[in-house]
Amino acid sequence: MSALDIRIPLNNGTSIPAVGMGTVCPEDKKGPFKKAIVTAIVDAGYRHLDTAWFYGVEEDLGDILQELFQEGKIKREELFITTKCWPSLWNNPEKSLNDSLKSLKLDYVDLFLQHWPLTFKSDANGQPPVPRDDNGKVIFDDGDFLDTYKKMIDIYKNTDKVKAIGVSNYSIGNLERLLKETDVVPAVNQFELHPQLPLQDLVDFCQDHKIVVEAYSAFGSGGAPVTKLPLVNELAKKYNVTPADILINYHTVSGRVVLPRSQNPERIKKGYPKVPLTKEDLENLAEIGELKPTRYIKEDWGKDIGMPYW
Ligand SMILES: NC(=O)C1=CN([C@@H]2O[C@H](COP(=O)(O)OP(=O)(O)OC[C@H]3O[C@@H](n4cnc5c(N)ncnc54)[C@H](O)[C@@H]3O)[C@@H](O)[C@H]2O)C=CC1
Ligand SMILES: O=C1O[C@H](CO)[C@@H](O)[C@@H]1O
Repeated sequence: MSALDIRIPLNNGTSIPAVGMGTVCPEDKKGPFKKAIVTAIVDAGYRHLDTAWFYGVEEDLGDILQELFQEGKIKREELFITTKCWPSLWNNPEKSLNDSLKSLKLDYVDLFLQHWPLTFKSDANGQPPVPRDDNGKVIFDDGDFLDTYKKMIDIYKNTDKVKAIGVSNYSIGNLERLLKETDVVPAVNQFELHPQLPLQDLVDFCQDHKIVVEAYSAFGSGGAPVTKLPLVNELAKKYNVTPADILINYHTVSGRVVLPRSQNPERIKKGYPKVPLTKEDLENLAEIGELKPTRYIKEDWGKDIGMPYW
């Protein structure tokens, strides 16, 4: 049994595959990108891709998907595709979405996220994506980050371009504001989550409000430091699986989505088996981060958004 087959219900009546392929692609990995995506969809059975306007891969992804559709390897409706509105286009999520759809060569995405609860002062094309002053400090705009989500609600209600909307990197405080001031509960909140950063209060808040939690950087991002933790390796031995399998199941057995990234076709092909982690295993894993919280994605623009342990 594969964790890739698990689906989680969303609050809009649809469902999302619990494991999605992350598509952040470092410059030196642009070569293997196509093979990685094709292997994920055709050989491993991934049905969920997590991408974003900011990643700079949507044009390539669109070409790859077109080829797979035309070859009859997969149908559009079998895939769940997420894209995101970057803060440099905070004032015009419609442009962000239209740019993404054009690059992806799609009529709709299954999920459209506000990437960060932030507003950057960029031009009408969202350039530069991260504006900085002469001292290297990010230049924020005067606007209210919630206006982006309000405009996304208009897109959701009045077009067929998105099946669901949601947020990313939202703290409890930001979610409380959103729930008070708008009438569409986000389908998901995507944030960094793994045994070194269990964020139980935020997870509970989301689950109490029927917001599906999506875990990013589940391996700790570049170099996969979380796969090297002693307990993760002990559990891998106990269940005769890999450390990465333990980290994927840490989320899926708890009803969360997880978005692993790999450019290695052999690893991708292997997929992730279901592992019957016990309540005690999960508690022991989370204890690592409760004792010593460690965040790996610490972008300077995110330090004031109210997320703990920045
Ligand atoms: N909403 C947001 O702000 C963010 C979203 N994301 C999403 O989450 C995805 C995943 O997060 P990332 O930070 O990219 O990285 P990640 O935590 O998935 O780790 C990637 C690293 O793990 C290694 N790896 C992959 N499979 C492995 C295995 N089986 N064993 C050992 N090492 C392995 C890779 O070589 C790479 O170095 C992104 O691609 C993106 O889609 C990531 C960061 C921020
Ligand atoms: O999604 C994202 O990916 C990059 C880094 O991996 C991060 O800045 C952004 O939120």
